[in-house]
Amino acid sequence: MNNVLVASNRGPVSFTVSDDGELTLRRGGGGLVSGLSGVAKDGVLWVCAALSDGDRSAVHLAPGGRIDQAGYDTGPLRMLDIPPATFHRAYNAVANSTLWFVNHLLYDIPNAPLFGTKFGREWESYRDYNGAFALALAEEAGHEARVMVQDYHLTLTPAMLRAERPDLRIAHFSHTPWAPPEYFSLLPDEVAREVLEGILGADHAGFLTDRWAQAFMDCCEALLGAEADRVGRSVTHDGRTTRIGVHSLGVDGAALWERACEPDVESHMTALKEQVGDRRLIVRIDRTELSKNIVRGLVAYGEFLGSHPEWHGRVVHLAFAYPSRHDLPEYREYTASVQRCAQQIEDAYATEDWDPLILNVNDDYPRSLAAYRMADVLLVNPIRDGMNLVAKEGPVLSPRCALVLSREAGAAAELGSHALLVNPYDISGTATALHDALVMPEDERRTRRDKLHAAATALPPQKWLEAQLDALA
Ligand SMILES: O=P(O)(O)OC[C@H]1O[C@@H](O)[C@H](O)[C@@H](O)[C@@H]1O
Repeated sequence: MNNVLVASNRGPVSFTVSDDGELTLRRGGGGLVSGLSGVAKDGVLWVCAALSDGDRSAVHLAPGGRIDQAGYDTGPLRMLDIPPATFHRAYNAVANSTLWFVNHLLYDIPNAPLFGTKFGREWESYRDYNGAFALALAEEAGHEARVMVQDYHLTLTPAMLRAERPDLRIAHFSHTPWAPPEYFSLLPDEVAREVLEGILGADHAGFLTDRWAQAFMDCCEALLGAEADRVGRSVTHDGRTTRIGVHSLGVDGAALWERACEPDVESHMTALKEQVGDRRLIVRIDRTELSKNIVRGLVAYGEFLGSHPEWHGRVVHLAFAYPSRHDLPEYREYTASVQRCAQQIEDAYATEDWDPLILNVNDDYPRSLAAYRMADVLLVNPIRDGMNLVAKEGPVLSPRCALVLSREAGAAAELGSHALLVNPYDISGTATALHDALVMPEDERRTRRDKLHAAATALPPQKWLEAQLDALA
C-alpha cells in the first residue's frame, strides 16, 4: 500500500512496440509531466492511463498493470488500460475539445462540438474514465494516504475517490487557466456542476496563479451557490470545505543548464550558428496548440519586417511548433495555418542569402535547447496559458535574451515586470515589442534577464511538490 500517490492522464514514460515486438521506453511530454517527473519518484506511486499500443502491451505483461521500475529515473507506476473508445471520448472529446477549450476561452472556434446527444455519450465516457482512476487509487492507497490528482482530465476523480475512501487526503491541481463564470457556464448546467463538485471533493484544490484560483471560486459561487472565503482561500459547499491553494511552478535551473550543455545540444548550436551567422535571433518554442497563438505571432513578425526594412538580412525568426493532439481536426488545421502563414512571410521577404524565418514542425528537444541558448529575443504570446514554462526556461539558458510575453500567461504574474508585456490579440503591439526587444541596450537586457532568471528558478518542481504535500499534511 502506498502513502503518496499521483494521478494524471499522461504518465512520466510511454512504451512503443518495434516491428520485432520489442518494447522501448520514451519520456512522456507536456508541461505537467516535465514538472512532475524527476520529483515524484521516491516512494510515490504514479497512476496514469495507457496511451499507446506499447503501453497496453506493457500493462498486459505486468501483473495488475503495476510497473515497479520503468526507467528514466521514475518511481513505480500503475498504468490503466481503459477501453480505447471510452478513452477517445474522455480524452479527445471531453478533456481536450471541451474542458481545455473552455478554460482557454477557445470555445467559439468553428468546429467546436455541440452539446447534443453525442455529447451525452462522451460525458458518460468521461465519468467512466474518471471512475477507473478513482477505483485504482482506492485500491492502491494506504490508510490516510495523500493523493494528488492532476488536471482537467480528472476533475471528477476527487469526489468519486472520497465516496470510496473517506480516510484519504485528496488534492486536485489544475495546470490550466480557469474560465470566468460567464464563459464556464456555456457548459451544460449538469456538466459544469459535476466538474466543480468533482474538484470540491478534494481537501485542497490548487492553481498556478491567484487569477485562476479566483476564477474557480467565482464559478463555485455563481454556479453552485457555494460560499467562497477570499481571504482565507476556501470554498464551502454542501457542508464541506475545500481549501484553495496557489502554487506556482518554475524550473530547476541547474538541471536544465546541465542538460543544455550536453554534446547533442552543442552540435545543434554549431549547426545553427552556421545557418544564422551573426544575425539576431528571435525564438519561439511551442506545441502547435491553438492557445499558443502561433499564427498571430508570425503575422506580428511579418508586420515588424514590413515596418522595419533596416532589419532585413539582420534578423532570423526561429519558430518551433511541435506536433500536438493530431487526433483532433482543429489541431491539424491549425498546423496547416501555421505553415501557410510561414510560407507567406518567406514569399514576401526571403532573398537568395537570407531566410527570415525557420519553422520547425518536428519534435527536436536538443535543437530547441540550442535555440534557447542563442536567443536574443524570446516570443511567448499565448491567448491564455496556465503558466508557460518556455517563458521561464529561456532566461535560464540564454545569457541575454529579452522576453516578449503575453499578459495572459500565468507566468506574467511573476515575470511581468522584467518582460515586455503584450496583449496577445494586438498584432501591431506585438510587432512593436519585437522591435523594442531587438534594440534594447545591452546592459538593460542583461539586468532584466538576471531578474527573469531569479524569478523563473525561485519555485522549482521539488518545492511545488513539497508545497502540495504540506497542504495535505
Ligand atoms: O494532451 P497532452 O499532450 O497529454 O498534454 C496535456 C498537458 O499539456 C500541457 O501542456 C499542459 O500544461 C497540461 O496542463 C496538460 O496536462
